[in-house]
Amino acid sequence: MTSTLVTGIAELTTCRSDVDDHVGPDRLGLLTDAAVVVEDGVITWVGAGREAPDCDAVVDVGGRAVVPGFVDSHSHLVFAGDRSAEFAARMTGAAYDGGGIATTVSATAAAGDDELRALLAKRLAELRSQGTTTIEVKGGYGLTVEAEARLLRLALEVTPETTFLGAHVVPPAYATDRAAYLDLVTGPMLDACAPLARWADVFCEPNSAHAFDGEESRAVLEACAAAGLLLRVHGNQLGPGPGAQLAVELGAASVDHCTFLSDDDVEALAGAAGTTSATLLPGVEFSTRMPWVDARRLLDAGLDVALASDCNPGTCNTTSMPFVIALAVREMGMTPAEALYAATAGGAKALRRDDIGRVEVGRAADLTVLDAPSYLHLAYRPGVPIARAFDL
Ligand SMILES: N=CN[C@@H](CCC(=O)O)C(=O)O
Ligand SMILES: [Zn+2]
Repeated sequence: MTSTLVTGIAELTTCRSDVDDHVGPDRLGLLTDAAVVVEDGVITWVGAGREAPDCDAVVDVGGRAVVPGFVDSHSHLVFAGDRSAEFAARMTGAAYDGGGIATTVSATAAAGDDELRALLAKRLAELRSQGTTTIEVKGGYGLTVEAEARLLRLALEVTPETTFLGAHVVPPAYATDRAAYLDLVTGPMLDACAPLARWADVFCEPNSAHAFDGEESRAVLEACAAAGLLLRVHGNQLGPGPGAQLAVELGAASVDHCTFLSDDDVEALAGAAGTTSATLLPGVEFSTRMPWVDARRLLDAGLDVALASDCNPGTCNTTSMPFVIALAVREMGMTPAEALYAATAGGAKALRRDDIGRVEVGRAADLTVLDAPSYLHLAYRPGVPIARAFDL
């Protein structure tokens, strides 16, 4: 077994798991002048550089900061086509209602497997070059049995965190018979997709004619859970709705977006801390001109908060977690420490993964190096490509 010493770390963010400090300064578990030992992709030692053991190989990062690789727990990475005109229209006042998803469904259907693979590979290289080491990938741009299974097969080639999202929107052909589409999703589509997915998700949004109301969402989620899938929910994105409380009731790992949460929703999510995270997607607010989420309110109430990109062609076409962190700090009231924690350990929790998201002995050696002396630069130098996943 070859051991590699990563040394010269000016500041190491560990996100140590032994600190039960929800919003305080200790949460990041910062070490200065630190080193990490990696063997076979696993962290075997963390500590002060001067105390580091001898190793077979040495990598000196030259006084840079190192953080846990970002865990991006929400993306729609398998798609073809372009909706930049829809984005431009929103910047001059048009509202987002999910109707544009049909455009991406058509463009994706027209793309062959190799074309989708190439698009996926390009996006993966892009996100890794910005520090992301784990990505969740949803289907949802197929909406037929074969097409949803195809998207999940392609997603599974690049990540174990795949999510069945047949209930993304009701396809136009089923607009007058929504029940028939729900039968398809909870029947043959689920049968074909369950072996290809770890998770199931639904766009629970009574404020959109294209998405699913509370009862429809419940039917989908219950069928998926019965098929052995773990649950996550798109909820409370376009207005108040039942998504957050449904996620809590059904023990989902996360409700994502959370743009419009009532006090009751926040209370329910606070009571579900440890089980159901609130995943915030500030890039969506940026690209849709929806109101910024008050993350301070959620953190102070004791919620488990994660940050993710939601990379998709409609509401947020970015793979950049540093951009997401910068927005969360500037516009959502998170401290730089809280935002980094939410983008690493918070994302891992939202994916129910205890092997990633922190720099601790026994965890995967998913490290991200910053071309900067401190993690503070993630928000302090927005738009500057300082983060990259470390190849060890
Ligand atoms: N809201 C639902 N799904 C995506 C957007 C999909 C699209 O518009 O293409 C989201 O998370 O925002
Ligand atoms: Zn999404």
